[in-house]
This record gives sequence, C-alpha cells and structure tokens, in this order.
Amino acid sequence: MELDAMLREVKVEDAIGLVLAHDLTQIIPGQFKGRLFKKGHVISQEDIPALLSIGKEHIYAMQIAPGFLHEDEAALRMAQAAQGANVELTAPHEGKITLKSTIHGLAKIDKKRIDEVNALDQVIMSTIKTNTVVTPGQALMGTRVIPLLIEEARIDEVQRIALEGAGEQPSLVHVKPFKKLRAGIITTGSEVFKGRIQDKFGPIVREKLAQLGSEVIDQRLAPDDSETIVQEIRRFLHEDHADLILVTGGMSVDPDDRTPGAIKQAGARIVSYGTPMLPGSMLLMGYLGEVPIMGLPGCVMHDPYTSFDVLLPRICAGEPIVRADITELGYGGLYNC
Ligand SMILES: Nc1nc2c(c(=O)[nH]1)N[C@H]1C(S)=C(S)[C@@H](COP(=O)(O)OP(=O)(O)OC[C@H]3O[C@@H](n4cnc5c(N)ncnc54)[C@H](O)[C@@H]3O)O[C@H]1N2
Ligand code: MOO
Repeated sequence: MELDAMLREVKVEDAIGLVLAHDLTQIIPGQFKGRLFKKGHVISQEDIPALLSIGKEHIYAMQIAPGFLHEDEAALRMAQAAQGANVELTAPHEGKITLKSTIHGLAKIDKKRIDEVNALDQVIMSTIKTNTVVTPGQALMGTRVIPLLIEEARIDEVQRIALEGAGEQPSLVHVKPFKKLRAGIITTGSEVFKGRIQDKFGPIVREKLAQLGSEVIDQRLAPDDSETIVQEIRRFLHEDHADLILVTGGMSVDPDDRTPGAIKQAGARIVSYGTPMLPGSMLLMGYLGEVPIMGLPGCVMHDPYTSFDVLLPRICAGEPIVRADITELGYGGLYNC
C-alpha cells in the first residue's frame, strides 16, 4: 500500500495513538516559532490541549494499516532482536535506537548476520567492528528503518535472521567481560639484564594489561640465553600458575634473538610465529597447555597499536586464538612500517 492511501483527516480528540503525517508548527508572536510536533510523532492524550491551543481541531494522521509498523516500533523490534548480553537499548529518537554496552569488555558483532539484515531493503543495522574494546555507555549499533511506516513482514525477516542458529551462536551484538588474568613477564636482552639500558617494555605492557583489568604478577629479566628463558617460562607456568606469559624482546633474526626458540623449547604449541600486521609482524602466539604465551617484538615498546593490541583484548576476554585469527590480521593491518 502507498503511504498516501493511509492518510486520514481526524479530529484531534480522535487522534490518540495515531501517527502525525506532517510537522506542526507553533507560532507565538515575538516569542517562538518552530516545530511543536514532528512528522511521525504518535499522538497521546497529553498532546490534545497543545494541538487545540495552536488552532488544530483536525490533523492528518497516518493510519497504520494492518501489516505495517511505525518506525519506532520497527526499530524497537530490530534492536531487541539484535540485543545480547551486557547490551542496553536507548529510547527511540527520530526512529533510531542505539544499542550500548553496559560494561567494559570486548564487543562481539556477528558480521555475517548483520550483512544479511542489511541486504534486506530499507532496514539498517550500523555497527562498530567486532572485537573492539568498549566502555560502559559506548554505542555498539544504531538501528532504524528508512520509511516512516514499514511492512511488518520485513521486520519478521530481521527477527528470523537474528534467531538463526540461536542456542549455538550468541546474539548479533553482545559484550564479553574481561577476566582478571595474572600475567608473568620475562624481559630478555643482555643489555637490559646487565643494566646497560633501562627496561622500557615493563611499564608499557603493565599499563596495557591494567587497562583490560589484568595484573602483572612479576617481571623477570633474562639474558640472551635460551636455557634461562626456558627456565623462567617454566617457573611462571608451574610455580606461579600464571594465566598468561609474555616474553619481551629477542624476536627477530639476529643471532642473539633467542625468544622464539626458547618458547618452542619450553614445549609451547605455536599458533603462529609472525603476524601479517605492521607493526607487530614479529609477534609469536602460542599455548603451553591452556596458557597463552606470546613473544613480543621491540615495536610493542614504541608503537601504540600493534598485533599485540589486537590479540591481547581477545585473550583477556578468554578467547582462544587460532591460526585464522592471525591470518585475517593482514587485510587492513598496515598501520606503520
Ligand atoms: N634483519 C632484520 N632485522 C629486524 C627485523 C627483521 O625481520 N629482520 N624485524 C624488525 C622488527 S619488525 C622488529 S619489531 C624488531 C624486533 O626486535 P626484537 O624483538 O628482536 O628486539 P631486540 O632485537 O631484542 O631489540 C630491539 C631494540 O630494542 C631494545 N630493547 C629490547 N628490549 C628492551 C627493553 N626491555 N627495554 C628497552 N629497550 C629494549 C634493544 O636494545 C634494541 O635496541 O626487529 C627489527 N629488526
Ligand atoms: O614485528 Mo615489528 O613488530 O613489525 O615492528
């Protein structure tokens, strides 16, 4: 049905619950001239005196034909269909609803299903990128329909997509809280060990962990000697029961770069040595049993955003890192080189 066919002239007293088809302007000479009610407003009992006071005894209302929804109602249904754990909704404003995080955590956005929704005509879900670190109140998604009234069947379709695979896969938008990990840092490099230069890795890595709600249980120095690095890895693993082990420095190709070899020698399963992201290409990601272990290259000290900053929030949210997570860092992963 065309929108015009849904226009109806009604007495204001009979207009409660109907949708205003046009803006209504109020003019109080010398004081105010502007919009009193906006097109699309749903008229309520309290609006009647104001309408009468501006001389409106009749208005054009849009009658919502069976099978159609007002934009606010449509947005609400879409927002509720997308809403997952730790997500709250704003009230509709000009037909749009925003989904916001209620916690500090890792935003999880299901790109595949969001793309399916956006492939439907005249409904939109606009999101931030998945795996973004968010704070309470931060917007995750804005959703609305394009026309003022929309066929309900379209919104049913959105709800169907959102429910697809429900049970196995979580909602279109949810936020994972961070776990409080106890991390051990091993800082390699004879120049630091022997006190020739002052360590710059420790404060930076501590700060990044603190930002995500985790803590450093200890930072231990090791010279460029594989045996010592392996011993320190084992000490954090077996004596301190660290949840995460970070080995800094010695990640490239010089003869004194012992870190990747020592991590392997300690028995780690290597997910990847090397990531297709610049900076952060020399990073190593591995696991000792369930415990993640990373080799952090020099750039983590001086580049504010490296592959470490992409992977650490996911590790802190308790997600295992697999080979595909590393592979996909390449596309869009050139920041600085
Ligand atoms: N021939 C190649 N050289 C380099 C490559 C490469 O592929 N081939 N990659 C470059 C990239 S990318 C990076 S990142 C760095 C990786 O460096 P390393 O992790 O091996 O770091 P180091 O060689 O141990 O140290 C580099 C630099 O930083 C100083 N350093 C190390 N640890 C500390 C610390 N805890 N506090 C302060 N300063 C530290 C160290 O003294 C060196 O000056 O390699 C590139 N080179
Ligand atoms: O690994 Mo380097 O970490 O790309 O700057």
